[in-house]
Amino acid sequence: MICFPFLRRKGPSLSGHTVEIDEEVSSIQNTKLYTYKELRVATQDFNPANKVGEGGFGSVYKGILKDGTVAAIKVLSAESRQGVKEFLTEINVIAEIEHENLVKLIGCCVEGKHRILLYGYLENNSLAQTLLGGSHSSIQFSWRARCGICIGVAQGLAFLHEEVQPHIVHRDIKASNILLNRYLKPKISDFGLAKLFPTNMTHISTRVAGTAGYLAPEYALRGQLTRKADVYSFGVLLLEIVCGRCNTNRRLPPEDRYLLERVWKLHEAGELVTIVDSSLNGDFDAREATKYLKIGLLCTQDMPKLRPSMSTVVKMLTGEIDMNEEKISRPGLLSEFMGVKVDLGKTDTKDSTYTVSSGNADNMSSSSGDMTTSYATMTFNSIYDRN
Ligand SMILES: Nc1ncnc2c1ncn2[C@@H]1O[C@H](COP(=O)(O)OP(=O)(O)OP(=O)(O)O)[C@@H](O)[C@H]1O
Repeated sequence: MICFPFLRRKGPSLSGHTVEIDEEVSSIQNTKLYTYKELRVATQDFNPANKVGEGGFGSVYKGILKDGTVAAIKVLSAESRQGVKEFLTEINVIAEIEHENLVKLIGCCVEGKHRILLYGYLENNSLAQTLLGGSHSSIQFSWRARCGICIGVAQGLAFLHEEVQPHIVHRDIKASNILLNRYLKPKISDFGLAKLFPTNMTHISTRVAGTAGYLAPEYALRGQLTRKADVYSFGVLLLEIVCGRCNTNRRLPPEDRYLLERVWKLHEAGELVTIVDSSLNGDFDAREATKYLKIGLLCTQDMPKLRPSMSTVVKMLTGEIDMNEEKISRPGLLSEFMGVKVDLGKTDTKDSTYTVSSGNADNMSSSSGDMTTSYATMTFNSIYDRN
């Protein structure tokens, strides 16, 4: 079991937000600090040729460190104040945990305005850019590779949910946050939204932040965050991996647009196997693929307590326990709720993010790139875990 201290949270400061954050930055002790100069050398002065990606909060470069380690170097854009908070969360959450299915934090750079995170470099990009990225990728995802990816992500989440103390809810499980190494082993990344979760609390009421299509309804609508919100997101991801398509594709006819709805209808019709990715050309184990789709449906059930824990999901995926007998109830579909502003975004390949306002005067929205997230003050509710 791994334990680490809470991210310190401070009350409002008269001298303002930035001072508060600077104090916290200067307290970073649990990870290796790099100088800006070292990173300029590693990336050939942040040469655009070494840029490997762009996220909501800045650019990611490939760099070679002095000791030969290849790193992904994530540079937070200077304007992004919320990004600095997430930078601190990320360091506090992952600096002291290590698991083969989580990205490894190598260190960070905090110098003047610069806020930079360094991770182990992963050669095969994210699932969003490869498996779900259309014709842009040359990687062929065999059925076995897909099973390995589903099991690896489930193991990483089970570790965060059940082995780390306090538990960690990732809050943003999605295809673009699953990176792949050269052997297609998956690594969960992006802990900027993660919440540390005291063991005696059932849920945290929090401002909703996450990505459209992956958000559990109870979290999106009421801000109730439990580990089961991650289980829901994992279920959506699992369906995407088996079906080889994004959870939302507005180019498709209305009845096909929303993957979870489609899978549920096919389940009711007893025709689940027909939605398995056609690019596999039938080269898959039909019984196993049907089982995986059913596990995806179990994870996305409307009632959080009916969703399995991630360690149970791992056992079902690996065949250690049987799930055929389980009764699957209908999925929680956010689109069915009235009065909730659901913006499914501009494009199909880049996920967009829900803005769900609770009417709290405390709420403020912040935009970065094409991402809009709603934030609220975190409050804890002491109710014992029934989930
Ligand atoms: N450890 C890494 N190894 C290799 N490439 C990486 C690594 N981390 C990130 N990248 C690349 O950089 C891109 C941007 O990553 P980042 O985590 O900043 O944003 P994102 O998760 O894609 O988007 P957002 O932060 O807006 O949700 C990734 O899609 C990937 O292509």
